[in-house]
Amino acid sequence: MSYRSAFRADLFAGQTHLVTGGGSGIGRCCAHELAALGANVVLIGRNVERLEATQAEIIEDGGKASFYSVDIRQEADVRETVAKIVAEHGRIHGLVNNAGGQFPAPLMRISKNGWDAVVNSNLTGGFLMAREVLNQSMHEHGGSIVNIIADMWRGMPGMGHSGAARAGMLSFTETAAVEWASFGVRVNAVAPGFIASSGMDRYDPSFAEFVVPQMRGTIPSSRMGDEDEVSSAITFFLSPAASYTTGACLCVDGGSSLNTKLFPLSDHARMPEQKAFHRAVKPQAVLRTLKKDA
Ligand SMILES: CCCCCCC/C=C/C(=O)SCCNC(=O)CCNC(=O)[C@H](O)C(C)(C)COP(=O)(O)OP(=O)(O)OC[C@H]1O[C@@H](n2cnc3c(N)ncnc32)[C@H](O)[C@@H]1OP(=O)(O)O
Ligand SMILES: NC(=O)C1=CN([C@@H]2O[C@H](COP(=O)(O)OP(=O)(O)OC[C@H]3O[C@@H](n4cnc5c(N)ncnc54)[C@H](OP(=O)(O)O)[C@@H]3O)[C@@H](O)[C@H]2O)C=CC1
Repeated sequence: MSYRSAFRADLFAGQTHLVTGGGSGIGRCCAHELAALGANVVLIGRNVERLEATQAEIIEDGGKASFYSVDIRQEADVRETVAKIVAEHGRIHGLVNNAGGQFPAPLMRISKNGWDAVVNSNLTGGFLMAREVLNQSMHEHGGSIVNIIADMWRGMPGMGHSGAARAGMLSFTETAAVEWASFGVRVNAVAPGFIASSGMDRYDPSFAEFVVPQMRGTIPSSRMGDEDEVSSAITFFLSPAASYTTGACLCVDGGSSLNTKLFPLSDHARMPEQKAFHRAVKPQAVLRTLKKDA
């Protein structure tokens, strides 16, 4: 097996894990990792060539994989696909709700269809997958669901449709964690920051030219993340190492969601010394301002 996971090699032996968007990028990487850990991996996506290619890579590596070409926004197709998987594998242990995407656009230029396409991909599709997996398998045996969201904290300017959908997915994660805990089902989320995945190739090159220089000054780790750094967070949530963790969200973002706009990273070297700052703002003056505001 060529994928070198940080986890134990037989962690998921005999288990069945579904990865939506498993034909490319983060989903493909995760499918490789789960297969390397012994899982039967079921890939879900729309593009058959990509799914076939990932399946072939996994099998060549000695792993087990199958695929279904499905649009996760189509309720009847999702229901039917999950039924086929349960019929073939008997039980679903894990679901990675990773399929999704968006197009960069300011809110004022997003059409109703554009909004719906993105919200249905990143919120409704994930809900449909999770509900069917729960109703058709996990409610009987338990399991683990991991929803991939995004760095949408305090809004997602330039991708507002996706931000709204991902924030919804986080709320869905928390509700499902509570409602499904009694079935032995854990539901968690992973929020990637700026990841150098093959998915980035799907944007016009002008997007990278515009965004990458701006990103540099906002990621404390000073680099983009890699697909395997997201995959290992997903694997953690699927594994027994997270057996008492549900409704949680793990940010895999090099600290970008913590970055404060008050002191942008590039300005740290030029920050005024603390002493000078205190001299400039007298405590009495601060108190007066606070009282006035109250
Ligand atoms: C702001 C900086 C943040 C940086 C952090 C980066 C965070 C995220 C990174 C990633 O997610 S990486 C890559 C993930 N993969 C993708 O994003 C896939 C690329 N996108 C798509 O495949 C599609 O856009 C979609 C979102 C899946 C929609 O595809 P679908 O086939 O359902 O839609 P269409 O039928 O083509 O169109 C429906 C509707 O949407 C409008 N639309 C589609 N693309 C664009 C566009 N580029 N610009 C404007 N509008 C678009 C399309 O015109 C249709 O609307 P109407 O014309 O009918 O009104
Ligand atoms: N890379 C990054 O920086 C970040 C990525 N993310 C999110 O992580 C996830 C993986 O992204 P990444 O690997 O980078 O990008 P990719 O574009 O490579 O992955 C998205 C996958 O989702 C599948 N997909 C999209 N829509 C549907 C649908 N309606 N039904 C079924 N499958 C669908 C695509 O397959 P197909 O086209 O064949 O259907 C594709 O395999 C996405 O949700 C992405 O938005 C979040 C934050 C940052």
